[in-house]
Amino acid sequence: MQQRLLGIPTTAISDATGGHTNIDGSIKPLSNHFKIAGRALTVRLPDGENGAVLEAISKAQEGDVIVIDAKGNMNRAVAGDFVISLAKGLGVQGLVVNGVIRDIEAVRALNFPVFSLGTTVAAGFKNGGGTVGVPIAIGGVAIQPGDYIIGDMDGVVVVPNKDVEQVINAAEAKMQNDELRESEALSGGASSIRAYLDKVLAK
Ligand SMILES: O=C([O-])CC(=O)C(=O)O
Repeated sequence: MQQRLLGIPTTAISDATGGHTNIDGSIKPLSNHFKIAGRALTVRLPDGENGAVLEAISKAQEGDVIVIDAKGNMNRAVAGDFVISLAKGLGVQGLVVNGVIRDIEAVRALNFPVFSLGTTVAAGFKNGGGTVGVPIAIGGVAIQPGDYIIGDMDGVVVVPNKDVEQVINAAEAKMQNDELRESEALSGGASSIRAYLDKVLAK
C-alpha cells in the first residue's frame, strides 16, 4: 500500500477523492522534495504543550506519520532538532502539524519530512496533558488513527483507511488519463494543442 501511495502525487489523490480530505494549504513542507505516505499516529495537544509528542514517538510503528493537533499555536514549538532526531531514529516517516517547529537549520540537516504552519523560537510547555491515538482534526480535515497521510510539495491529503484501495486505484487511473491527455495535446506542437482545444471546447 505504502509503495503504491509513494508513487502517486497528492494532486492525483485529490482528483480521486474530490479534494474533500485535503489539509489546508497553510500546512507546508519545510523542504520541497519531501514525499511521505504512511499511517497516521495522531496526537492532540493542549495549547502550547508538546510533552505528548514524546509519548507518540515511543508508540510509533516504523513508517508511521505523526500528525499533531497543536491548535494552530504559532509561538510554542511542538518539536525541535532533538525531538525530531528521536522520531527519525525510531523510523517515524514524517511529522504533520497545525503548529510550528524550531531549530530549523538543524532540522533541515536531518532531512526529515516536516509539514507545518512555520517556525518559531520557543519550546513547547511541558506541564503534561495531551493524548495519543485519538481522532483529531487539522487543516479542516478529520483524521482517525491509522488513516493514510500523503504529503508532497503540493500539500497534504488524508485517505481514510477503509477507502485506501479504492482511492489508489482511482488515482492511478487518473494519472494514466492525464498522461494520455498530455501526449494527445502536447506531442505535436501548436497544431495538436489547437486540435485538443477544439475537441474539448466543442463538447
Ligand atoms: O525540547 C523541545 O521541546 C523542543 C526542542 O528544542 C528540541 O526538540 O530540540
